[in-house]
Amino acid sequence: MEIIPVKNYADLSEKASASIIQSVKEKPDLLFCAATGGSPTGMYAQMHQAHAADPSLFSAMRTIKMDEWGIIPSEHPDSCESYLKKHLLGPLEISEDRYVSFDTHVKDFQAECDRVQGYIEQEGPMDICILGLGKNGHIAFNEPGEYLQAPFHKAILAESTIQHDPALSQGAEPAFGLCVGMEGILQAKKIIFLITGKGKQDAYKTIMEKKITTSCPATFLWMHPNVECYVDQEAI
Ligand SMILES: O=C(O)[C@H](O)[C@@H](O)[C@H](O)[C@H](O)COP(=O)(O)O
Repeated sequence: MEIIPVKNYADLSEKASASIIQSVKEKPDLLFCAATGGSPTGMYAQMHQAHAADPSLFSAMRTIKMDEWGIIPSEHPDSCESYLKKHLLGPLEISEDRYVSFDTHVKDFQAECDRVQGYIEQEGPMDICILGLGKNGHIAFNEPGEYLQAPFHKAILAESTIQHDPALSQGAEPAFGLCVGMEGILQAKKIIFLITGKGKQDAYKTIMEKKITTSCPATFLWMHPNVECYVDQEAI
């Protein structure tokens, strides 16, 4: 993993977006796994600007949703689906046939997970995987625990993840999400890992100890040969 210190959020967004644009120029139909949340929003805005200047840039790029909350419907304004429509799919004009989504309001979760895992196995590996850092060290919804899951799976969310968005604390069963597993992440050809936002200092410190542990899933990124880790110096 290459640690790339950047001045602030604007700098992080610009540099990360430049790296993606370079890759999409080399491989226009690349498979892009998209995170949501505060970390990538500025980067997606930069990609939008590049698209405005050259509308052909992302015209073949394929996108897969990285994860989705289980408690709220995908039409909810706080869903990952709504976020991606607003910040990525709409602005970059990613057509439906180039977008892989999934639903968390299904009876058979395993079948939905198997479908997405099957897509990744057939069409993957992902060319670019975008990751943000959870305050507890999670990546996507791969939460700290005794073990991590390899395939696309249903994940029980940690308390700190639920608090990230109060809408999620509603509902009777433990809050869950569906998300790409560690195999999909670690097989990606390039990972853009964004460390920015409040409350990330402790997780960042743990990462920098370079000890690989399931109690901080982000430490597994040390095992990947091509991670660009942009670290906002204002945030840590
Ligand atoms: O939202 C997602 O798609 C990810 O599942 C999640 O892992 C996120 O990247 C981190 O929780 C950081 O969130 P922020 O970027 O909002 O700080």
